[in-house]
Amino acid sequence: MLADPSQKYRPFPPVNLPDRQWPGNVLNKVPQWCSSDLRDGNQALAEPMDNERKRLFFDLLIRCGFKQIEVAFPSASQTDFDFVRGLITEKVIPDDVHIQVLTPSRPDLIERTFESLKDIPRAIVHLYNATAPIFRDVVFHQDRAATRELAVRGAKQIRELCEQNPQTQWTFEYSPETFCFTELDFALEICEAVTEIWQPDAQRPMIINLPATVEVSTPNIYADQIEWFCRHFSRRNQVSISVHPHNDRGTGVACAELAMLAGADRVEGCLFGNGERTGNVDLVTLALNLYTQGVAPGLDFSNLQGIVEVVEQCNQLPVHPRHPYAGDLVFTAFSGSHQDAIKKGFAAQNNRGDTYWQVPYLPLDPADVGCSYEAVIRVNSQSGKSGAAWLLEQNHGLKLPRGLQIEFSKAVQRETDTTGKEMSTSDVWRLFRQRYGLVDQPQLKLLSYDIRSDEHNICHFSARITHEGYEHILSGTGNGLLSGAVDAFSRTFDVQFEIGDYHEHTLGHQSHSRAVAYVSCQRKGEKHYGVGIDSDVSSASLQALFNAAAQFLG
Ligand SMILES: CC(=O)SCCNC(=O)CCNC(=O)[C@H](O)C(C)(C)COP(=O)(O)OP(=O)(O)OC[C@H]1O[C@@H](n2cnc3c(N)ncnc32)[C@H](O)[C@@H]1OP(=O)(O)O
Ligand SMILES: CC(C)C(=O)C(=O)O
Repeated sequence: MLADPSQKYRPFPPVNLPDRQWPGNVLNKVPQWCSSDLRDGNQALAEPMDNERKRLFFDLLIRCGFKQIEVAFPSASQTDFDFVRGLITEKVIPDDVHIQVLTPSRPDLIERTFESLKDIPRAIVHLYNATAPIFRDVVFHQDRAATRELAVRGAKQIRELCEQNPQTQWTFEYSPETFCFTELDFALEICEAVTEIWQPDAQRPMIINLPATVEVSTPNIYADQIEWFCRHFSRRNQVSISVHPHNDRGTGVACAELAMLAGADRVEGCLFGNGERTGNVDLVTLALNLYTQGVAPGLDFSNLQGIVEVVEQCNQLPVHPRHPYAGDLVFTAFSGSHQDAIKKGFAAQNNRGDTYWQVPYLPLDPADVGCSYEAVIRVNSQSGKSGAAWLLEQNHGLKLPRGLQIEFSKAVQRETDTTGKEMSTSDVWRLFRQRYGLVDQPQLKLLSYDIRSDEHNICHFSARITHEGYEHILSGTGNGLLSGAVDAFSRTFDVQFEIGDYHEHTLGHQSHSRAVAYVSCQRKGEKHYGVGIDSDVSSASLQALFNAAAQFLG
C-alpha cells in the first residue's frame, strides 16, 4: 500500500445540499422490492443459472412475496431468452407479479428483448446506459449529448414496440447506469429527456432507477444525491424513484436505507447480497432491518434457513456464517458475558408479560425466522457459567443453582482448555452426568430407604445401598430425611460433613414428571455437589446427597 494514497485516490466530492431533509426522516415505509437475483445476481456467477435453477429461484421469490422480479437479460443468451419464454408460455407468473427484463440501448438487442416478451400480460422493460464521465470518455467515446441521444433512441424504440403490443400492460424503467458518479445535473437532464419520450401517467407507469453501480462514496453522499434528484426532477409525482446499490465499500445496506430516507420508493437488490463484485444490496437484511423496527416488510422470511438452502443451491455460493440474520452463527454466543446476559434476558422476557422483544445481544427473535433457540448459546473456553447451564436447562430442563453453575463451569473450562475445542450439548451432558452421579452405577447407589419418626419427633433413617459392588445397610437419626441420611452415611463411612445447599424442582409440568435434586456437602473447606433424578423427590434428594458425599470417599 502507498504511504500517501492521496496521490492515487481522490475523495468523492460532497453534494451541495445544505438544507437536506433526509437526516430528520424516519424509516417507517416499506419500499417496492425488486429482486434482481435472476439478472444482476446471475450475471455475477461463474456458471450462470440454467433454466432449472432459475425456475427454482423464481418459485422461491414468489413464495417470499416478491411482486417485481428482474428475471433476465433476454438478449444476452439463449438460456435467458428461453427462461422468459417458459415463464410466459407455461403461465407461471402470478397475476400480481411483474417480471422485469434488462436491455442495453441497442436496436437489435431491444428487438430481441421484445421477442422474448411476446404475449406477456404485464412486464417491466428496463433500459440502461452508463452516463458517468469515465464511461463517456473511455468506454463509449461520447459526449453528453451523444450519451443522452443513445438513451432517448432506446426509449423511443421501446415506446414504439410497446405501442405495437397494446395487449400488454407495460411499465418502462430507465437507469442512468453509474448514476452515483455521474454529474447530478447531467443525470437529471438525461432522465428528463427519457421521461419526455415515455410520458408516464397512471396507465403508463415509469420507474427511474438511480444505481450505485459501483459504490464510491459514503452513504450520506448517496442519500444527498437521491434527495437532490427527487427535489429537482420535474415529474417526481409521475414516476417511482428506485435505487440499486452495490456494496463495494461494504455499505450497500446503509446506502439503500439512507436513500429511502431521502425519497426512494423502490429498491432493487438480491437475496443475501449476491451480485457483481461485492454484491448487490441484500434485500433480506433490508427487509429484516425494517421488521426489527416494527415495520412489516411485505416479504416472508419465516423459513430463512430453507431460503438459504435454495439460494446456495441456485447460486452455488455459500451464505457466510456471519451474514446478517441468515448466517449459521448469527444467533450464537460463545462468550461468557454474552451468554449470561442472554440467559437472564430470556428469563426476564418470559416473566415480563408484554409482547415486546428485549433480549440482550439478540436484535431479532430467532423463532421469527424459523430458527430454534438451540444454537443461541454454544460452549467453548470463552464461555462462562451461564453457557453450560443454558444448555442443560434447554435440553434437559435442569435449572442449576448458582453455586453448581459456578462449580460445573470450572469443570467445563478445564475440558475446553485441554481440548481447545467447542463442547457439544451431548459433551456437556456427559460431563455433567459423570461428575454429579447421574449414571447407571454411581459410586454409591440408593436401592431403598425407610424413614420413621418416634414419639420425640426424632427421625430414624435406614437405607439399602450398593458401594463398590457391595450392598450395605445404613442407619442413622436426625430431625428430617436428609439429616438422618447424613448421620447414617457418617456412621457407615466415618466421614463427618454438613449439607450446604439444597434445591429441587420438577422436570416438566405434568404431575407424574420426575424431580431433580441438587445437594452440596462440605467439610473442612472441601465442597462437593451431587445431583439426583427420580420420580420420587425423596429418592432424588437422597441419591443427590450420596452422589455428593461419595466424593469424600475418594
Ligand atoms: C451494471 C450492469 O449490470 S449492466 C448489465 C451488464 N450485463 C451484461 O453485460 C450481461 C449480458 N451481456 C451480454 O451478454 C453481452 O454484453 C451482450 C450480448 C449484451 C453484448 O455483447 P457484445 O455485442 O459482444 O458487446 P460487448 O458486451 O462486448 O460490448 C459492449 C458494447 O456495447 C456498448 N454498450 C455497453 N452498454 C451499452 C448500453 N447500455 N447501451 C448501448 N450500448 C452499450 C459498449 O460501448 C460496447 O460497444 P463497442 O463494442 O462499440 O465498444
Ligand atoms: C443496469 C443497472 C441498473 C445496474 O445493474 C447497475 O447499475 O448496477
